[in-house]
Amino acid sequence: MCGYEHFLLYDAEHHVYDYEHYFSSTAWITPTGQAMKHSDCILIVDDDDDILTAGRLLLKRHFAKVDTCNDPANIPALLAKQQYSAILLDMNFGPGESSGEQGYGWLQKILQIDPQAVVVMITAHGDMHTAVEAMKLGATDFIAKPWQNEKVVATLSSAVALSNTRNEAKQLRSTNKLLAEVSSQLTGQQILGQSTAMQEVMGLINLSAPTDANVLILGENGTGKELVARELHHRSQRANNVFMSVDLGAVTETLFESELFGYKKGAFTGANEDRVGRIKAADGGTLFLDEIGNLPLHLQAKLLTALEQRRITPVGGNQSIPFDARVIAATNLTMQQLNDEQKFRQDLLFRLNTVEIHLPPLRQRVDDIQAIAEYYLAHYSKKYNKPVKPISNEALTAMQCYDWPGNIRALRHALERAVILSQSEMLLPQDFQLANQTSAIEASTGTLTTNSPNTQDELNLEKIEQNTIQLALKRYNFNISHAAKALGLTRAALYRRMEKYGL
Ligand SMILES: Nc1ncnc2c1ncn2[C@@H]1O[C@H](COP(=O)(O)OP(=O)(O)OP(=O)(O)O)[C@@H](O)[C@H]1O
Repeated sequence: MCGYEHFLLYDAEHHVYDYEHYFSSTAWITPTGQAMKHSDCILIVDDDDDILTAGRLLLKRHFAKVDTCNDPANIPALLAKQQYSAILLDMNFGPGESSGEQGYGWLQKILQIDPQAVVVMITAHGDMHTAVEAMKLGATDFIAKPWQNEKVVATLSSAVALSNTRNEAKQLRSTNKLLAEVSSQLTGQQILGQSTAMQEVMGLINLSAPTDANVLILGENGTGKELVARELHHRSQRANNVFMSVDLGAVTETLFESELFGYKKGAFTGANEDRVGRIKAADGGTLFLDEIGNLPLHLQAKLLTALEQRRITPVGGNQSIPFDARVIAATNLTMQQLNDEQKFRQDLLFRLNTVEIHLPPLRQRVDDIQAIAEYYLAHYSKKYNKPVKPISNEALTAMQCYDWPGNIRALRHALERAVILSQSEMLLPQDFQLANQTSAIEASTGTLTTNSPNTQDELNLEKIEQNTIQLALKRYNFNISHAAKALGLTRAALYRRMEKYGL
């Protein structure tokens, strides 16, 4: 017998002695001989004080805190003060009561106050009918009187485990909701543009957002494909769930399956635990498949199977699991390129393009340039704590004449740069460096060779880097993934440099 049990004996008054007969004397001892103690609180509600005393003495050896209550009318006040992992509730209160009605009533009251509460009923021996009724009303389990110690502790341990799981699930749900809120705040960014082309785009967004239809968004880099995808999610019934973006241009072939489908512990070296894939992580929300046009044909087949069956099998697993996500895909390939079956599976295309949204390049919606420029001018002036300077007519004309190969992303960067660098009263063409960019691109397609710099300027390392990036962007028709690959950079690293050079 351990010292703790000695203490219990000294602590016990005559009630306990009585109940040594009532309860079986077997204690709940772990294999090491240590009494197992949970960090959880238990509430016992019974009008028999002897039961309360004995129950408290038994359970406090296993759980961090045990409260007792001999009047169920006090339950609401106790629940307001303390969150209980499990509540042990008698069925009858007061002499002569045996119908169990009071127990049902208090069970319902508890679940009304806390729908997550885990309640274990104390029933009379052999009264299965009452137990079944209580379980129908939401009780988790029951213990028949007279009980055995090990049975009480085992039942309450399971009840506590259930309570912890429910709490974890509740916490995950609220974290998920919070993340969805944060991400929608981040992307609460307005889609600017009143041109006819953008009005058509907004019309399609309005019609398709509330449906669960698959949407394929086409457009050059920087035209706002991701912005539109987030807007579709934000306006859908899935808005409170996750928006899961997968950059298929950045997922290497070897990582494709484990990233998208997840894996089981031991599936490969380094798989130390089960890991959920991005498709399953999008459950309940929206799965945004960015740069879908960059996916090699054989991986397109795997993706198609998953989308058709709405099930995935994690790497190393032998059971498929279902997922429920709305699929939005985006690509900078043209429809003509997508229709080439050597490059893109036509059955995958049909699966993805229930609704197609074509985002026009900025050079085809010159009317939008002023509004977008003014929006980002105000945005960056505020961010960098600078006065909002007017854009000169010359600068506006220069922007409207420029062909913006990097589209709105480039316009946005140009504005940021101009806000930071401008030293005059108003923003002038030179603040945007558009002429330089044009000539640099012209040079890159014509005489420029980075191996043989022939001016002071081209000897500058940063200038060489900028020219090389422009050359790669031009060569790959502003396909960021391909240009990044050719330059030996990640997409993110290329974007950082484009931002740095205002490209
Ligand atoms: N209509 C618009 N109004 C305001 N800002 C926009 C608009 N379209 C795009 N942007 C801004 O331009 C930048 C690029 O947008 P986004 O990432 O959505 O483009 P994308 O087409 O997905 O680019 P990529 O193909 O390179 O991934 C973002 O900063 C976005 O906020």
